[in-house]
Amino acid sequence: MPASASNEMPAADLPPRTEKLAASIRQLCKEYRLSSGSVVALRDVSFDVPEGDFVSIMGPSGSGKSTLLNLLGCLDRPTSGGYFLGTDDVARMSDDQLADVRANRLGFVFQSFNLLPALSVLENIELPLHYSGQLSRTSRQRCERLAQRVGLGDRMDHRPMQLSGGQQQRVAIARSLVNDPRFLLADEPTGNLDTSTTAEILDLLTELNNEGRTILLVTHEPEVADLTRRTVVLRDGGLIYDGPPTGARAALQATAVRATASEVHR
Ligand SMILES: Nc1ncnc2c1ncn2[C@@H]1O[C@H](COP(=O)(O)OP(=O)(O)OP(=O)(O)O)[C@@H](O)[C@H]1O
Repeated sequence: MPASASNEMPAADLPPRTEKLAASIRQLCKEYRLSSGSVVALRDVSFDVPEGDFVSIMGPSGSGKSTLLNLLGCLDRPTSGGYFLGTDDVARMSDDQLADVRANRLGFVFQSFNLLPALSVLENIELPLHYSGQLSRTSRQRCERLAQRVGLGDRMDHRPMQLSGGQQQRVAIARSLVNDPRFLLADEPTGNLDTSTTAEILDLLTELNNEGRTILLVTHEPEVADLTRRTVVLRDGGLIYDGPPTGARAALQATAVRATASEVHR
């Protein structure tokens, strides 16, 4: 989308609150326009993420979780509504400003790790710095410390193929920290891992959260959500629950019952 498109955005209804928020999402809507019609993927979603929060996003397939994460990660623009990172109105930023936000203020962790197979652990961690032309002896030392931080100090020369899934995800987490972002976005970070490796990765994310980083992750697994501080549940693009993870189960069950009932009536 051209940078000028952001100027056509309807203004958000409310200014951000003055308390320290990592992010504030206000009446966010996303509509995908297709030649055959349009799909409303998010409708009027609003919630705040205080600095240091650890939020899980849940909901059935197609409920809008990836769409929301893409918007929060500045990978896409909302159709309407507001998204503030701190007090900055992201929805009104130019494409260059968004790229800067993605590179320096946000960290991304993906289900499929997204490592380059030909590069070593250390080179994978350094990759964002390589792209932004910031490689230096100091940055290499920082990346070595990050490899050690995620328990891979003795594997820095290994290729991803030589690592377990959990170790690959550790590399990806180290890479996400390379510019020291305060806000991490994770899309099903344990979706490809077994139970014990899932626990290790969640321990690592919890440590990062305890250091003060804000974390927002998408998950289908209630056991993963239980380790976060708060769960947001989406259904049909709308927010239907925002509260402790334990309460999210009832909201999800109601969603499942509703889906089953609509199957029966079909
Ligand atoms: N690029 C797109 N173009 C058109 N429709 C889209 C696009 N991306 C997503 N959608 C639609 O938007 C809705 C929400 O999709 P989204 O991928 O955000 O859901 P989700 O909750 O992440 O699903 P899942 O758990 O299966 O990954 C769905 O109806 C989907 O088909």
